[in-house]
Amino acid sequence: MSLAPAPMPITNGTTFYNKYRLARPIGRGSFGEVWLAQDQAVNHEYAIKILNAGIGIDQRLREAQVGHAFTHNNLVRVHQADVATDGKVVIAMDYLPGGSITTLANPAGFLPLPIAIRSMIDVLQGLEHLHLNNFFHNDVKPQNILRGPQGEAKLADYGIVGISPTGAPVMPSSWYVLHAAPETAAGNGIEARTDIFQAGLTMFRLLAGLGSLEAKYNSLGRKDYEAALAGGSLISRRDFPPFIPNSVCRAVLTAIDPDPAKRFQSALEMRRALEKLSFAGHWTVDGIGCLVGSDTRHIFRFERHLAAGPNAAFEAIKTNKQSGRETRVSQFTKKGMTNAEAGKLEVAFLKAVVEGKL
Ligand SMILES: Nc1ncnc2c1ncn2[C@@H]1O[C@H](COP(=O)(O)OP(=O)(O)OP(=O)(O)O)[C@@H](O)[C@H]1O
Repeated sequence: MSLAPAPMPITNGTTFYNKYRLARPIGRGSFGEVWLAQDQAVNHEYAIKILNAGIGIDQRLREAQVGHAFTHNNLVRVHQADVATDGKVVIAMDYLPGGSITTLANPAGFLPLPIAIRSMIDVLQGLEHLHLNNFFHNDVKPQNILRGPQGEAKLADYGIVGISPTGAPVMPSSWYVLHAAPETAAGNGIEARTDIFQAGLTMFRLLAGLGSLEAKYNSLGRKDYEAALAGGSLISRRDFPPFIPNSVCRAVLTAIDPDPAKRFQSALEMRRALEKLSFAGHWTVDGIGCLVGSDTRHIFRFERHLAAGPNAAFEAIKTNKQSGRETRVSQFTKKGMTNAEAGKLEVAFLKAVVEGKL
């Protein structure tokens, strides 16, 4: 007969520490699962992360210690942690009903430009606070950005944070291969500028599609993927949708420069650069896969008619949000063009909406 304690059942109604009663699962990561729980003592909802045995208790508790050490509006706060009788580590943290910002992606998998920029500015504020204390997050990615009650972004998941006594690079316990900076992949550890690199790749995914990097990884394989990141050739202007302004692409490409000395040198510097970016409009994709533009006053859409020879056409339409009145945008509506010319007109229209040039 085994004398090992019976594993705690992870199910509705299981109660930890005599007070956190599990209500329903809300997420799953590589090291465990996350549940919504009710603290029955003070009648408050918490997110409970249950980390399975497999990695050491100390390392799992470290995640809780980091999350407990800081109080910042852009960092998810850990309130309590303990080791259950069967060795599971159970962490109680702020519950964010909005979940991760990945839920804001449209059917094409990307987020509207203003939300992407705003979220990254928030994340960089959280990173500034961690870096100030010589903590390197090391797992900046869309799933780890949660939505606060006012729509603010909060960085979560301190499972592989690096702590440096002096601010010098440290070796992490592990890293997320898709977002590993070249120096990390080369075995030289993590530092503030590796978080900047990860923030750049995160922003790229928010703008170009959450699955965009994974697609590259799957087609290239790990070795060539890492070589392309190290050579600065993995992502270029062409990988961004055409309606993303050049200034935004430049900010991302600066953050992911293979040479740490050429990146933004701090979260503050990157945040300041993003704060200068402001645009009149943006594009998203509706439920049937069509691009839909928007600014404060209008909704924009277009139709492109492909045809052989010089018979292609492009029609741009705007609808006034208040009156519902629909009109053609005459400077972007044209017949009797080649398909290539119609394509160029489409890109010009997409950019004009974002830049407020209509
Ligand atoms: N405090 C929270 N409030 C609300 N939802 C949360 C909270 N923490 C995590 N979640 C949800 O649970 C999911 C899993 O989180 P978790 O940190 O375990 O894993 P992950 O970051 O997605 O993956 P990995 O552990 O592999 O890095 C998140 O993506 C999010 O949707």
